[in-house]
Amino acid sequence: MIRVEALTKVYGSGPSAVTVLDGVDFAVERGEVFAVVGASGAGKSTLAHCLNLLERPTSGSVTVNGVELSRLRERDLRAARRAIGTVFQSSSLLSRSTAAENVALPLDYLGVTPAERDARVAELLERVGLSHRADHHPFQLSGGQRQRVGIARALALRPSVLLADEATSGLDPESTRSVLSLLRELRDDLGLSIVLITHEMDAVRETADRVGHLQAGRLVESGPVAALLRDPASALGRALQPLRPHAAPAPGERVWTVTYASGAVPADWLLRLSEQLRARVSLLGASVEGSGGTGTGWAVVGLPAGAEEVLDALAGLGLHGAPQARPPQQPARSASGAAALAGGAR
Ligand SMILES: Nc1ncnc2c1ncn2[C@@H]1O[C@H](COP(=O)(O)OP(=O)(O)OP(=O)(O)O)[C@@H](O)[C@H]1O
Repeated sequence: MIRVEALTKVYGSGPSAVTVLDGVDFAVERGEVFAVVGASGAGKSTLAHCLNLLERPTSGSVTVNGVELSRLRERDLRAARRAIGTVFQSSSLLSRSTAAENVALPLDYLGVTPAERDARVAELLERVGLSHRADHHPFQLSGGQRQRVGIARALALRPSVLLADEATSGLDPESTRSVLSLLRELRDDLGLSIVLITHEMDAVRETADRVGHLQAGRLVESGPVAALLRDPASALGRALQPLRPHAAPAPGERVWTVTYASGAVPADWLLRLSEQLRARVSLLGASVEGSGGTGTGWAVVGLPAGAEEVLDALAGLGLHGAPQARPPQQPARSASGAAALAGGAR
């Protein structure tokens, strides 16, 4: 398991000091995926670098299986760091080496015998479903396959923690699914503690057991994904709601994304909203889930452009609303999550 306590990172000193991580605490148990989400600049990359000690934290601790990495001297740190395997956004494979040679790299550094190394590489490539690609170079592999080779390489030294830093960013949906399903398998089969650093809400919903929201270097909200999704008061839960493509608005309408902000949203809120605004309200798309008499979810509605009192009317009904900035034809997938994280609490 990995435990992070009061982790703080300050760059520079004096008046130009920048506090990028500010007292971050979390723990990831064996066989658990913990996701860290946050808007651009929230401190995700810095956190990743502090976790595998590529950067020394200014204060606080990172403890893996009872060993406090942040206290070790450089020489001891190198060995202890093997407990954490890292997969980066672009798998950073050596372009002139084959998949097998890339996976073998950490083993070569460690000086294992060629026979041992070859056996381990074969086992790892099989684990990630790429035995048949062992002799291929990175340019002959898809983005998802390259990431899976990167994961095999990260596992070479049998780490107990896997740090996936934006490991699916830039991948197409199918490759993303294959990488995420591999991460779940590794969690379940090897009991890895996985830290998934991402800005992709779909990845979190599909893969993580728990999630934390990093905002300006602080973990402002965290909890089990399933519980957050069902908590109407949770800003992170609302940001995690899947937002699917919706119908186009009528001419003269402005598109609003509406999310449940309280457990007491009346079932006939559309009708009431229309009455309060004295205007037609178009329902363009919705996904609502009820549980124990309360609902959570989202709706996309078309409202007359220029309606001033929309926010107040929505708030009075226990809803949160935000006008959509993008053209309505564009798919709305994940946009609410990203916007919510950028804007903080919704
Ligand atoms: N070496 C540094 N010196 C000063 N400030 C830094 C340094 N490295 C990062 N920062 C600042 O720390 C903040 C967080 O950066 P970081 O790259 O960790 O964010 P992020 O959440 O990973 O963003 P993104 O999603 O855009 O990659 C930013 O404001 C950045 O400018």
